[in-house]
Amino acid sequence: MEPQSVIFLVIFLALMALAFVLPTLRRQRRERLREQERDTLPGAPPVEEEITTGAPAGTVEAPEVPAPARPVSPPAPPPVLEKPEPTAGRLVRLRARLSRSNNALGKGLLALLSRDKLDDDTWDEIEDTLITADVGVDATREIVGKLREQARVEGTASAADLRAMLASQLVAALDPTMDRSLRATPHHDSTDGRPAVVLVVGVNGAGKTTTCGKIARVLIADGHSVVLGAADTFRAAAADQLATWGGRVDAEDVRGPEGGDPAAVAFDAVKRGTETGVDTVLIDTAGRLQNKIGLMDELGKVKRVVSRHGPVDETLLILDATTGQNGLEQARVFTEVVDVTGVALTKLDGTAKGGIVIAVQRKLGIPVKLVGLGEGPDDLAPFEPAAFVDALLAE
Ligand SMILES: Nc1nc2c(ncn2[C@@H]2O[C@H](COP(=O)(O)OP(=O)(O)OP(=O)(O)O)[C@@H](O)[C@H]2O)c(=O)[nH]1
Repeated sequence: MEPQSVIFLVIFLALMALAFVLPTLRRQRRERLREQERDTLPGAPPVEEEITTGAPAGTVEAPEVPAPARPVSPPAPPPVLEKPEPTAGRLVRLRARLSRSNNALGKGLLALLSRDKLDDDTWDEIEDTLITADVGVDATREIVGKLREQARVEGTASAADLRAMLASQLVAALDPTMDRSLRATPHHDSTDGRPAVVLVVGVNGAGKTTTCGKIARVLIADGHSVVLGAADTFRAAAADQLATWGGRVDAEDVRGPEGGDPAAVAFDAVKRGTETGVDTVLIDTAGRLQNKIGLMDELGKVKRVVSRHGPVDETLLILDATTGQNGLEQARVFTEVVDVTGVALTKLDGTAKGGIVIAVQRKLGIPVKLVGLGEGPDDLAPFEPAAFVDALLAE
Protein backbone atom coordinates (compact mmCIF):
# COMPACT_ATOMS: atom_id res chain seq x y z
CA MET A 1 0.00 0.00 0.00
CA GLU A 2 1.21 3.43 -0.82
CA PRO A 3 2.21 5.67 2.11
CA GLN A 4 -0.50 8.24 1.19
CA SER A 5 -3.20 5.59 1.38
CA VAL A 6 -1.85 4.47 4.75
CA ILE A 7 -2.14 8.06 6.10
CA PHE A 8 -5.75 8.37 4.80
CA LEU A 9 -6.58 5.01 6.36
CA VAL A 10 -5.15 6.09 9.75
CA ILE A 11 -7.07 9.39 9.64
CA PHE A 12 -10.25 7.52 8.65
CA LEU A 13 -9.85 5.05 11.51
CA ALA A 14 -9.13 7.89 13.97
CA LEU A 15 -12.30 9.71 12.89
CA MET A 16 -14.33 6.52 13.23
CA ALA A 17 -12.95 5.98 16.72
CA LEU A 18 -13.87 9.56 17.72
CA ALA A 19 -17.37 9.13 16.34
CA PHE A 20 -17.76 6.09 18.55
CA VAL A 21 -16.06 7.44 21.70
CA LEU A 22 -17.70 10.89 21.85
CA PRO A 23 -21.33 9.68 22.25
CA THR A 24 -20.12 7.25 24.91
CA LEU A 25 -18.44 10.09 26.81
CA ARG A 26 -21.61 12.19 26.47
CA ARG A 27 -23.75 9.35 27.76
CA GLN A 28 -21.46 8.90 30.76
CA ARG A 29 -21.64 12.62 31.53
CA ARG A 30 -25.42 12.55 31.30
CA GLU A 31 -25.51 9.66 33.73
CA ARG A 32 -23.20 11.49 36.13
CA LEU A 33 -25.45 14.54 36.04
CA ARG A 34 -28.54 12.44 36.66
CA GLU A 35 -26.86 10.90 39.68
CA GLN A 36 -26.02 14.38 40.97
CA GLU A 37 -29.61 15.39 40.42
CA ARG A 38 -30.90 12.44 42.43
CA ASP A 39 -28.57 13.43 45.25
CA THR A 40 -29.76 17.04 45.22
CA LEU A 41 -31.67 17.90 48.39
CA PRO A 42 -34.97 19.79 48.14
CA GLY A 43 -34.25 23.47 48.22
CA ALA A 44 -30.85 23.23 46.51
CA PRO A 45 -30.61 24.98 43.13
CA PRO A 46 -31.81 22.71 40.33
CA VAL A 47 -29.13 21.03 38.22
CA GLU A 48 -30.62 22.68 35.12
CA GLU A 49 -29.31 26.06 36.36
CA GLU A 50 -25.79 24.72 36.75
CA ILE A 51 -25.75 23.50 33.17
CA THR A 52 -27.02 26.61 31.47
CA THR A 53 -25.00 29.12 33.44
CA GLY A 54 -21.79 28.37 31.61
CA ALA A 55 -23.16 28.50 28.02
CA PRO A 56 -21.65 31.28 25.93
CA ALA A 57 -23.96 34.17 25.26
CA GLY A 58 -25.97 33.83 22.08
CA THR A 59 -25.50 30.07 21.70
CA VAL A 60 -28.52 27.88 21.90
CA GLU A 61 -27.56 24.55 23.25
CA ALA A 62 -29.90 21.62 23.11
CA PRO A 63 -30.40 20.56 26.70
CA GLU A 64 -28.49 17.41 27.31
CA VAL A 65 -30.36 16.62 30.47
CA PRO A 66 -34.11 16.68 30.73
CA ALA A 67 -35.21 19.52 32.98
CA PRO A 68 -35.44 18.09 36.47
CA ALA A 69 -38.73 18.28 38.29
CA ARG A 70 -38.81 21.09 40.83
CA PRO A 71 -37.77 19.82 44.23
CA VAL A 72 -40.93 18.93 46.06
CA SER A 73 -41.15 20.30 49.60
CA PRO A 74 -42.10 17.72 52.16
CA PRO A 75 -45.80 18.01 53.09
CA ALA A 76 -46.38 20.53 55.88
CA PRO A 77 -46.83 18.79 59.23
CA PRO A 78 -50.38 19.01 60.60
CA PRO A 79 -50.75 22.10 62.83
CA VAL A 80 -50.16 21.40 66.49
CA LEU A 81 -53.34 22.43 68.25
CA GLU A 82 -52.96 24.24 71.52
CA LYS A 83 -54.91 23.46 74.64
CA PRO A 84 -56.07 26.78 76.09
CA GLU A 85 -56.15 27.23 79.83
CA PRO A 86 -59.47 26.81 81.63
CA THR A 87 -61.17 30.09 82.39
CA ALA A 88 -61.91 29.48 86.05
CA GLY A 89 -59.59 31.41 88.33
CA ARG A 90 -57.91 33.38 85.58
CA LEU A 91 -58.38 36.71 87.33
CA VAL A 92 -56.65 35.29 90.38
CA ARG A 93 -53.81 33.95 88.21
CA LEU A 94 -53.45 37.30 86.49
CA ARG A 95 -53.91 39.31 89.69
CA ALA A 96 -50.22 40.16 89.86
CA ARG A 97 -50.48 41.97 86.51
CA LEU A 98 -53.10 44.27 87.98
CA SER A 99 -51.49 44.84 91.32
CA ARG A 100 -48.14 45.51 89.65
CA SER A 101 -49.55 48.45 87.77
CA ASN A 102 -51.93 49.54 90.48
CA ASN A 103 -49.95 49.17 93.66
CA ALA A 104 -49.31 52.90 93.69
CA LEU A 105 -53.03 53.24 94.28
CA GLY A 106 -53.11 50.53 96.96
CA LYS A 107 -50.03 51.85 98.77
CA GLY A 108 -51.12 55.46 98.49
CA LEU A 109 -54.59 54.82 99.85
CA LEU A 110 -53.36 52.70 102.72
CA ALA A 111 -50.87 55.39 103.74
CA LEU A 112 -53.69 57.94 103.78
CA LEU A 113 -56.09 55.69 105.65
CA SER A 114 -53.38 54.96 108.24
CA ARG A 115 -53.08 58.58 109.32
CA ASP A 116 -53.95 59.25 112.93
CA LYS A 117 -56.44 61.88 112.02
CA LEU A 118 -58.70 61.67 108.98
CA ASP A 119 -59.27 65.41 108.48
CA ASP A 120 -60.72 67.17 105.44
CA ASP A 121 -57.32 67.40 103.77
CA THR A 122 -56.79 63.66 104.08
CA TRP A 123 -60.23 62.94 102.60
CA ASP A 124 -59.39 65.32 99.75
CA GLU A 125 -56.19 63.42 99.15
CA ILE A 126 -58.09 60.13 99.12
CA GLU A 127 -60.42 61.66 96.53
CA ASP A 128 -57.49 62.84 94.44
CA THR A 129 -55.88 59.41 94.52
CA LEU A 130 -59.04 57.77 93.22
CA ILE A 131 -59.55 60.42 90.54
CA THR A 132 -55.94 59.94 89.41
CA ALA A 133 -56.69 56.21 89.06
CA ASP A 134 -59.47 57.16 86.61
CA VAL A 135 -62.38 56.20 88.83
CA GLY A 136 -64.06 59.41 87.62
CA VAL A 137 -65.01 62.53 89.55
CA ASP A 138 -68.67 61.74 90.24
CA ALA A 139 -68.04 58.13 91.22
CA THR A 140 -65.14 59.18 93.47
CA ARG A 141 -67.20 61.80 95.29
CA GLU A 142 -69.95 59.29 95.87
CA ILE A 143 -67.59 56.56 97.08
CA VAL A 144 -65.63 58.85 99.40
CA GLY A 145 -68.84 60.45 100.70
CA LYS A 146 -70.20 57.02 101.70
CA LEU A 147 -66.87 55.98 103.19
CA ARG A 148 -66.67 59.13 105.31
CA GLU A 149 -70.16 58.60 106.55
CA GLN A 150 -69.47 54.96 107.40
CA ALA A 151 -66.22 55.88 109.21
CA ARG A 152 -68.07 58.54 111.20
CA VAL A 153 -70.94 56.24 112.19
CA GLU A 154 -68.59 53.41 113.20
CA GLY A 155 -66.28 55.72 115.15
CA THR A 156 -62.52 55.41 115.00
CA ALA A 157 -61.54 52.52 112.78
CA SER A 158 -58.15 51.00 112.04
CA ALA A 159 -56.48 51.47 108.63
CA ALA A 160 -57.29 47.83 107.83
CA ASP A 161 -60.98 48.41 108.65
CA LEU A 162 -61.06 51.54 106.54
CA ARG A 163 -59.42 49.69 103.68
CA ALA A 164 -62.06 46.96 103.93
CA MET A 165 -64.80 49.64 103.95
CA LEU A 166 -63.29 51.27 100.90
CA ALA A 167 -63.07 47.91 99.13
CA SER A 168 -66.74 47.23 99.77
CA GLN A 169 -67.66 50.70 98.48
CA LEU A 170 -65.65 50.09 95.31
CA VAL A 171 -67.28 46.68 94.80
CA ALA A 172 -70.69 48.25 95.32
CA ALA A 173 -69.82 50.91 92.72
CA LEU A 174 -69.15 48.05 90.29
CA ASP A 175 -72.63 46.65 90.89
CA PRO A 176 -71.85 42.99 91.51
CA THR A 177 -75.44 42.04 90.67
CA MET A 178 -74.95 42.77 86.95
CA ASP A 179 -75.07 39.78 84.61
CA ARG A 180 -71.54 39.43 83.26
CA SER A 181 -71.94 36.16 81.42
CA LEU A 182 -70.95 36.34 77.78
CA ARG A 183 -73.93 35.48 75.59
CA ALA A 184 -71.76 33.39 73.38
CA THR A 185 -73.24 29.92 73.39
CA PRO A 186 -76.43 28.47 71.91
CA HIS A 187 -77.72 27.58 75.38
CA HIS A 188 -78.69 31.19 75.53
CA ASP A 189 -82.47 31.48 75.01
CA SER A 190 -82.51 33.52 71.82
CA THR A 191 -80.44 31.24 69.59
CA ASP A 192 -83.01 28.53 68.62
CA GLY A 193 -80.33 26.01 67.77
CA ARG A 194 -78.34 28.32 65.49
CA PRO A 195 -74.90 29.53 66.58
CA ALA A 196 -74.69 32.35 69.06
CA VAL A 197 -73.36 35.43 67.29
CA VAL A 198 -70.88 37.76 68.98
CA LEU A 199 -70.08 41.05 67.26
CA VAL A 200 -66.82 42.65 68.38
CA VAL A 201 -66.57 46.43 67.94
CA GLY A 202 -64.27 49.25 69.02
CA VAL A 203 -61.75 51.79 67.80
CA ASN A 204 -58.62 50.70 65.99
CA GLY A 205 -55.85 49.35 68.13
CA ALA A 206 -58.11 48.71 71.12
CA GLY A 207 -57.42 44.99 70.83
CA LYS A 208 -60.46 43.69 68.93
CA THR A 209 -58.72 41.04 66.84
CA THR A 210 -56.60 39.88 69.77
CA THR A 211 -59.65 39.70 72.03
CA CYS A 212 -61.61 37.76 69.36
CA GLY A 213 -58.78 35.24 69.29
CA LYS A 214 -58.62 35.05 73.08
CA ILE A 215 -62.41 34.59 73.36
CA ALA A 216 -62.27 31.79 70.76
CA ARG A 217 -59.73 30.06 73.00
CA VAL A 218 -61.90 30.56 76.08
CA LEU A 219 -64.89 29.04 74.30
CA ILE A 220 -62.89 26.14 72.91
CA ALA A 221 -61.35 25.48 76.33
CA ASP A 222 -64.90 25.18 77.63
CA GLY A 223 -65.75 22.60 74.93
CA HIS A 224 -67.48 24.77 72.32
CA SER A 225 -66.85 25.09 68.59
CA VAL A 226 -66.23 28.43 66.89
CA VAL A 227 -66.21 30.11 63.47
CA LEU A 228 -64.34 33.40 63.20
CA GLY A 229 -65.58 36.06 60.77
CA ALA A 230 -62.90 38.49 59.58
CA ALA A 231 -65.14 41.46 58.84
CA ASP A 232 -62.19 43.81 59.33
CA THR A 233 -61.61 44.10 55.59
CA PHE A 234 -60.12 47.56 56.17
CA ARG A 235 -56.79 46.43 57.65
CA ALA A 236 -55.17 43.84 55.41
CA ALA A 237 -53.31 41.97 58.14
CA ALA A 238 -56.33 41.65 60.43
CA ALA A 239 -57.77 38.64 58.55
CA ASP A 240 -54.39 36.86 58.63
CA GLN A 241 -54.03 37.68 62.32
CA LEU A 242 -57.47 36.21 63.03
CA ALA A 243 -56.74 33.12 60.91
CA THR A 244 -53.58 32.55 62.95
CA TRP A 245 -55.54 32.71 66.21
CA GLY A 246 -58.12 30.30 64.74
CA GLY A 247 -55.51 27.90 63.39
CA ARG A 248 -54.01 27.44 66.83
CA VAL A 249 -57.25 26.07 68.27
CA ASP A 250 -58.91 24.66 65.14
CA ALA A 251 -61.50 27.39 64.66
CA GLU A 252 -62.43 27.94 61.01
CA ASP A 253 -62.21 31.49 59.73
CA VAL A 254 -64.29 33.16 57.04
CA ARG A 255 -62.83 36.09 55.17
CA GLY A 256 -63.59 38.20 52.11
CA PRO A 257 -61.56 40.20 49.61
CA GLU A 258 -59.42 43.00 51.01
CA GLY A 259 -61.45 46.20 51.06
CA GLY A 260 -64.62 44.16 50.46
CA ASP A 261 -67.98 44.65 52.12
CA PRO A 262 -67.62 43.83 55.84
CA ALA A 263 -71.35 43.15 56.11
CA ALA A 264 -71.08 40.45 53.42
CA VAL A 265 -68.23 38.74 55.28
CA ALA A 266 -70.13 38.88 58.56
CA PHE A 267 -73.23 37.44 56.84
CA ASP A 268 -71.19 34.63 55.25
CA ALA A 269 -69.52 33.82 58.56
CA VAL A 270 -72.87 33.32 60.27
CA LYS A 271 -74.09 31.29 57.28
CA ARG A 272 -71.01 29.10 57.47
CA GLY A 273 -71.35 28.69 61.22
CA THR A 274 -74.98 27.65 60.79
CA GLU A 275 -74.13 25.15 58.03
CA THR A 276 -71.33 23.56 60.01
CA GLY A 277 -73.35 23.55 63.23
CA VAL A 278 -70.83 25.35 65.43
CA ASP A 279 -71.79 26.87 68.76
CA THR A 280 -70.47 30.38 68.22
CA VAL A 281 -69.66 32.80 65.42
CA LEU A 282 -67.30 35.58 66.51
CA ILE A 283 -67.18 38.55 64.17
CA ASP A 284 -64.19 40.91 64.23
CA THR A 285 -64.92 44.34 62.74
CA ALA A 286 -62.68 47.15 61.53
CA GLY A 287 -61.39 49.81 63.89
CA ARG A 288 -63.57 52.80 63.40
CA LEU A 289 -63.08 56.31 64.60
CA GLN A 290 -66.18 57.71 66.12
CA ASN A 291 -65.98 60.87 64.04
CA LYS A 292 -66.05 58.97 60.74
CA ILE A 293 -69.77 58.90 60.25
CA GLY A 294 -69.54 56.69 57.14
CA LEU A 295 -67.65 54.03 58.99
CA MET A 296 -70.04 54.08 61.90
CA ASP A 297 -72.92 53.70 59.43
CA GLU A 298 -71.10 50.71 58.02
CA LEU A 299 -70.94 49.14 61.46
CA GLY A 300 -74.69 49.64 61.80
CA LYS A 301 -75.09 47.91 58.43
CA VAL A 302 -72.96 44.94 59.56
CA LYS A 303 -75.26 44.47 62.49
CA ARG A 304 -78.42 44.81 60.38
CA VAL A 305 -77.23 42.37 57.75
CA VAL A 306 -76.08 39.79 60.31
CA SER A 307 -79.46 40.14 62.04
CA ARG A 308 -81.13 38.65 58.95
CA HIS A 309 -79.95 35.30 60.30
CA GLY A 310 -81.37 36.16 63.72
CA PRO A 311 -80.56 38.64 66.47
CA VAL A 312 -76.95 39.27 67.42
CA ASP A 313 -76.55 37.73 70.87
CA GLU A 314 -73.67 39.79 72.21
CA THR A 315 -72.23 43.05 70.96
CA LEU A 316 -68.96 43.41 72.77
CA LEU A 317 -67.26 46.79 72.91
CA ILE A 318 -63.49 46.57 73.24
CA LEU A 319 -62.00 49.48 75.17
CA ASP A 320 -58.32 50.18 75.71
CA ALA A 321 -57.94 50.95 79.44
CA THR A 322 -54.86 53.08 78.79
CA THR A 323 -56.92 55.65 76.86
CA GLY A 324 -58.57 56.63 80.15
CA GLN A 325 -61.43 59.10 80.10
CA ASN A 326 -61.03 59.68 76.32
CA GLY A 327 -62.07 56.09 75.75
CA LEU A 328 -65.35 56.81 77.47
CA GLU A 329 -66.44 59.30 74.85
CA GLN A 330 -65.58 56.81 72.09
CA ALA A 331 -67.53 54.18 73.94
CA ARG A 332 -70.61 56.37 74.18
CA VAL A 333 -70.68 56.88 70.41
CA PHE A 334 -70.53 53.13 69.83
CA THR A 335 -73.44 52.54 72.15
CA GLU A 336 -75.49 54.94 70.04
CA VAL A 337 -74.82 53.06 66.81
CA VAL A 338 -75.03 49.46 67.99
CA ASP A 339 -76.71 48.11 71.06
CA VAL A 340 -73.62 47.26 73.10
CA THR A 341 -74.33 44.48 75.61
CA GLY A 342 -70.91 44.04 77.21
CA VAL A 343 -67.50 45.64 77.54
CA ALA A 344 -64.07 44.03 77.39
CA LEU A 345 -61.46 46.32 78.91
CA THR A 346 -58.04 45.55 77.47
CA LYS A 347 -54.47 46.45 78.48
CA LEU A 348 -55.27 46.75 82.18
CA ASP A 349 -51.81 45.30 82.73
CA GLY A 350 -50.31 48.42 81.23
CA THR A 351 -51.96 51.11 83.29
CA ALA A 352 -52.01 52.35 86.86
CA LYS A 353 -55.51 53.60 86.17
CA GLY A 354 -57.53 50.48 86.84
CA GLY A 355 -60.29 52.67 88.28
CA ILE A 356 -61.46 53.14 84.68
CA VAL A 357 -63.55 49.98 85.10
CA ILE A 358 -65.80 51.83 87.54
CA ALA A 359 -66.01 54.89 85.30
CA VAL A 360 -66.88 52.78 82.23
CA GLN A 361 -69.70 50.97 83.92
CA ARG A 362 -71.04 54.07 85.52
CA LYS A 363 -70.98 56.09 82.32
CA LEU A 364 -72.34 53.38 80.02
CA GLY A 365 -74.49 51.36 82.38
CA ILE A 366 -73.13 48.29 80.57
CA PRO A 367 -71.33 45.50 82.44
CA VAL A 368 -67.61 44.98 82.03
CA LYS A 369 -67.55 41.27 81.19
CA LEU A 370 -63.92 40.63 80.36
CA VAL A 371 -60.56 42.16 81.16
CA GLY A 372 -57.39 41.87 79.10
CA LEU A 373 -54.28 41.57 81.23
CA GLY A 374 -51.52 40.91 78.74
CA GLU A 375 -50.59 39.96 75.21
CA GLY A 376 -50.40 36.23 75.93
CA PRO A 377 -53.09 34.04 74.34
CA ASP A 378 -54.74 33.22 77.68
CA ASP A 379 -54.37 36.66 79.26
CA LEU A 380 -58.08 37.40 79.17
CA ALA A 381 -60.17 36.91 82.29
CA PRO A 382 -63.85 37.01 83.15
CA PHE A 383 -64.38 40.12 85.24
CA GLU A 384 -65.14 39.58 88.92
CA PRO A 385 -65.68 42.80 90.94
CA ALA A 386 -64.43 41.54 94.33
CA ALA A 387 -61.24 39.90 92.99
CA PHE A 388 -60.59 42.97 90.86
CA VAL A 389 -60.95 45.45 93.72
CA ASP A 390 -58.75 43.25 95.90
CA ALA A 391 -56.00 43.38 93.26
CA LEU A 392 -56.55 47.09 92.75
CA LEU A 393 -55.97 47.84 96.42
CA ALA A 394 -53.03 45.45 96.82
CA GLU A 395 -49.95 47.05 98.33
N1 LIG B 1 -50.54 44.55 77.11
C1 LIG B 1 -51.64 44.22 76.46
N2 LIG B 1 -51.70 44.34 75.12
C2 LIG B 1 -52.84 43.98 74.48
C3 LIG B 1 -53.97 43.52 75.18
N3 LIG B 1 -54.95 43.28 74.27
C4 LIG B 1 -54.44 43.59 73.05
N4 LIG B 1 -53.17 44.01 73.16
C5 LIG B 1 -52.26 44.46 72.11
O1 LIG B 1 -52.80 45.59 71.45
C6 LIG B 1 -52.34 45.64 70.11
C7 LIG B 1 -53.52 45.89 69.16
O2 LIG B 1 -54.36 44.77 69.19
P1 LIG B 1 -55.28 44.36 67.93
O3 LIG B 1 -56.06 43.17 68.38
O4 LIG B 1 -54.54 44.27 66.68
O5 LIG B 1 -56.22 45.63 67.87
P2 LIG B 1 -57.46 45.93 66.88
O6 LIG B 1 -58.47 46.65 67.69
O7 LIG B 1 -57.92 44.67 66.24
O8 LIG B 1 -56.80 46.88 65.83
P3 LIG B 1 -57.36 47.29 64.36
O9 LIG B 1 -57.48 46.02 63.58
O10 LIG B 1 -56.31 48.21 63.84
O11 LIG B 1 -58.66 47.94 64.53
C8 LIG B 1 -51.63 44.31 69.87
O12 LIG B 1 -50.26 44.51 69.96
C9 LIG B 1 -52.11 43.43 71.02
O13 LIG B 1 -51.18 42.43 71.36
C10 LIG B 1 -53.89 43.41 76.63
O14 LIG B 1 -54.83 43.06 77.34
N5 LIG B 1 -52.71 43.77 77.20
